[in-house]
Amino acid sequence: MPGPLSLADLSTTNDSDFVAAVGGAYEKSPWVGEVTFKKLKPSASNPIASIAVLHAAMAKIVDLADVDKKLDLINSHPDLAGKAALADSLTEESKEEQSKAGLNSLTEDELARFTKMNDAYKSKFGFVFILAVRNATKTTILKSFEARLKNTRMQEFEQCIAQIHKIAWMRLLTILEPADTGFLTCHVLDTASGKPADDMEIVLERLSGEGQLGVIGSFVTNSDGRLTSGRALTGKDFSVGVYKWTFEVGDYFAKEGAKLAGTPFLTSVPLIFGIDNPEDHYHVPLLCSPYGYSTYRGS
Ligand SMILES: NC(=O)N[C@H]1NC(=O)NC1=O
Repeated sequence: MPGPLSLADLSTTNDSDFVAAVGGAYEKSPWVGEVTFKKLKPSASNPIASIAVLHAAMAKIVDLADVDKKLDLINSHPDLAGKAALADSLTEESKEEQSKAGLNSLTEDELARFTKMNDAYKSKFGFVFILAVRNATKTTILKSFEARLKNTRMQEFEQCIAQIHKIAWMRLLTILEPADTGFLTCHVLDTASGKPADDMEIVLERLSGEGQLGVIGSFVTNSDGRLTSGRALTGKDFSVGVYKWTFEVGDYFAKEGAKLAGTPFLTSVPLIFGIDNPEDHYHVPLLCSPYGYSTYRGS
């Protein structure tokens, strides 16, 4: 399989090569790619700046389409674990997504549940149930089926289009090299003493995604509670996937002379988080005391 295409190369292709490269982001609907090319008019002097820009342009074409066209787009998708999947006639993209969610290895009982759900959904709403399943599991899919069957037709129509945009985003991420703008930073605040946590050890691991798995960096916070290197990951190393920080808070609070139990309550704090947009800045901090902690997605 060829490697990911650069945005620079995509920007200098002609219309048919452009659609061949990225048109599949929207299932069996090359019109989305065709209109996007006409709108963006990419070229060497007018390059597509990021996957996010391309995705937003494609999503806008879909959002502005009329209801029938949107309905066709929804129904262009195969059922999850449906007839096309069983007959092995899925598009490559859909096959990969459905198999990542384990839908290609269902037991007879599980298959019967999926068939029942697909039928119930279609008879209530009159279109295919859509869920971006690349990072889902059988359990989360079935739970989502159950919950969404309670919605109105309008809510489901909108939900399906939203899911289709998510599917397209993840497909574009597998096809294209992201722009070099994303990076990961961290900051540790000691909320017991109201100051940055100086000299705390932190380890970063990649748990899934492209590139080396396991430990990818060890850091020590500076007097501002930040990493001396500033960025923990940047450029190509900052890729889609699941990551884990481990904060050695026990050692830090012991060093600080904090009042600790004989067996300290917090020793290490693991923080597992996902990177969905490798072109963005993810700031993933820790606020901690010897007895509690929290985090948030910053930027
Ligand atoms: N029905 C449905 O949601 N199908 C899709 N979902 C996904 O992630 N890939 C598909 O083909």
